[in-house]
Amino acid sequence: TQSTRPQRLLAAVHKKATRGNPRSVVKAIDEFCNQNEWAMNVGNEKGSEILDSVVSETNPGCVLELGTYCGYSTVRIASLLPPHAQLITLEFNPDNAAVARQVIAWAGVAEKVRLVEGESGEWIPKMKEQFGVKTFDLVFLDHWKNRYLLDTKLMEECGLLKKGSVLLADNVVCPGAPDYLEYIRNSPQYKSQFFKSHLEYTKAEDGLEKSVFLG
Ligand SMILES: Cc1ncnc2c1ncn2[C@@H]1O[C@H](/C=C/CNC(=O)c2cc(-c3ccc(F)cc3)cc(O)c2O)C[C@H]1O
Ligand SMILES: [Mg+2]
Repeated sequence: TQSTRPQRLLAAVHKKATRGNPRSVVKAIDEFCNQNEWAMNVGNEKGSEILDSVVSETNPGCVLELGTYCGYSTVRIASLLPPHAQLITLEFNPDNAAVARQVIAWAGVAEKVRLVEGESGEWIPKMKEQFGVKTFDLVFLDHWKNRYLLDTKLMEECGLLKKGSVLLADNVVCPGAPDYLEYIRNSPQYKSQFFKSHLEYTKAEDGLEKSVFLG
């Protein structure tokens, strides 16, 4: 039977990356996407210039990622976390989750990552009771773009954000998340900053929006 793109991406990781070396996993996926097949990973330009630097400067103890996909940004983030820090990542497509688990394991970051197979709307309200989360220091939004705003409001309602919590949203230009941007840039509860970049593996314009919750 035909393989899927995530399965072919995983095969490239097994073939090209060194087990236990997260940087080599990131490199193998970027090479696969540059040379073989485009895939919707945050990519190396946005990843190294924006995601990695926001993670490093935030030095988060507790991170939430919405939209694991194949685990590319999961591995980037996990490889930068301080010891004992935890990353919870939500993915509702079981085939994506299965690939992501193997990418995360191959990178050797599985002990820092809890991949939850399920829908953000269902699991955000369960974060405290199920995983003992108090608040998130950093949230990386990279799932369906029409869910960014809904899930941000849900995290506010569930008391999962505290003064200083950082929201980092991918693709606010392409494909775009207009309702999210309108809300977050006009809300007195957030201080937002746009980081201009390019759509992964292309020359098209894109960027990330970093928003600090003011409490
Ligand atoms: C609500 C919810 N809960 C849990 N997992 C969820 C979820 N919504 C999506 N997911 C999961 O996240 C992943 C979805 C990510 C959505 N990302 C995208 O649609 C996306 C699309 C593009 C793009 C840009 C230009 C083009 F011409 C074509 C595509 C680029 C990107 O970086 C993207 O993240 C996979 C899905 O199963
Ligand atoms: Mg994205």
